[in-house]
Amino acid sequence: MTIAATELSVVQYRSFAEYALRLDPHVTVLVGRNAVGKTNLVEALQLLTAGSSFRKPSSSELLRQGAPAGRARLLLEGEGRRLEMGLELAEGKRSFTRNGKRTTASGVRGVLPSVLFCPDDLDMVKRSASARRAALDSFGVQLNDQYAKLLSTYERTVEQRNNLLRDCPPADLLEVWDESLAVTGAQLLMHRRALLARIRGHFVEVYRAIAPHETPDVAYESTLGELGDEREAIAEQFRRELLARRADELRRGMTLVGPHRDEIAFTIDGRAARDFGSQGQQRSIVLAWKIAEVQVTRDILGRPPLLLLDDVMSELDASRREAIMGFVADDIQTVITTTNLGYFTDRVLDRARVVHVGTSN
Ligand SMILES: Nc1ncnc2c1ncn2[C@@H]1O[C@H](COP(=O)(O)OP(=O)(O)OP(=O)(O)O)[C@@H](O)[C@H]1O
Repeated sequence: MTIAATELSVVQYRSFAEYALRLDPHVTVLVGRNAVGKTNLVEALQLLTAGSSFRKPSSSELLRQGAPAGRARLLLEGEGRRLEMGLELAEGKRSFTRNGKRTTASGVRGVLPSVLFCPDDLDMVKRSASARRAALDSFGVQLNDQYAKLLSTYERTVEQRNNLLRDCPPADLLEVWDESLAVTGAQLLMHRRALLARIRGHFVEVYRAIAPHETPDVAYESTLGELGDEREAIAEQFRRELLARRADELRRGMTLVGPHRDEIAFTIDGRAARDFGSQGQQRSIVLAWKIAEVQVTRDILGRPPLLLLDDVMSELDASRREAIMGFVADDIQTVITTTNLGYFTDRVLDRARVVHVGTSN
């Protein structure tokens, strides 16, 4: 059996004093009224598979109010392996564990990546470019440790270079930072473009299955202009752009070009979805993107990720609900939260493990 999440347990975590949840290898539906803690459980699943969560919680937010210490643990089983990923919360700090040994976020992610789809994602198309970059990066980080390292080095370099720009630095010092920005940035761009190219094929196919008469696309638009194919050529382009903007950057005290300012642009029939897409089209884009993430995980790792659908059923119309449930095939382990089982067909409910959160499970 492919690796799957089998049991989540939490102690003094968020709204729970203690809670344990057995997960179905296929579909688990967490049903319960508002504020009963369903998203808290999804957040724990995401933290223990991706090493980070969409809510970007601090340790004190994760710890149950008033408790001195807490934890969350997730058992992963399959392919002859049994791994326990853990999150310990105490004294304002959090730390990850893997089979009881202390590790970092990178130690828990990657074994079973997760794809989360939640209401916050639904306006990804019309939000600022940083939301779309974050969508691509948070996915890439789970699939490739090198991507994670490059991203964090690049972000640190931008921050430090920005501090320097505000200090009227000597030209030779700035050149050192430009060089490291150009080299790391070019590597990051190679990773981003390769990942987006993988996503794009699936994205277009899934979107067209939802809306056969529309032609969607997604493209990477770099602030460096049209990018070359070679890493060194991109680094050279980056150096040139930095030089050209130096006066402007010194005046404004910030790095104005590079992957941290790039755009991931969606189009439908050649028109920018951000400006011209209807709300329904924008939602189809996000749905297709999420399903594409599942497919790309399968392409790269040879097995699907854990799919987390948090409260999206109520946000989607019947045809999009059908599209997503039709896609949740037998081999995709899925956890879905809802306040209302009426959104699911009998066919889905007959095969799912339904857990009533807020009552005994
Ligand atoms: N650190 C914490 N300590 C105690 N309670 C907390 C903590 N963090 C969050 N909560 C509580 O958890 C509840 C929210 O849980 P959650 O967002 O998981 O609900 P939900 O079941 O997903 O609801 P909805 O259906 O409305 O999305 C709130 O009542 C909030 O006060």
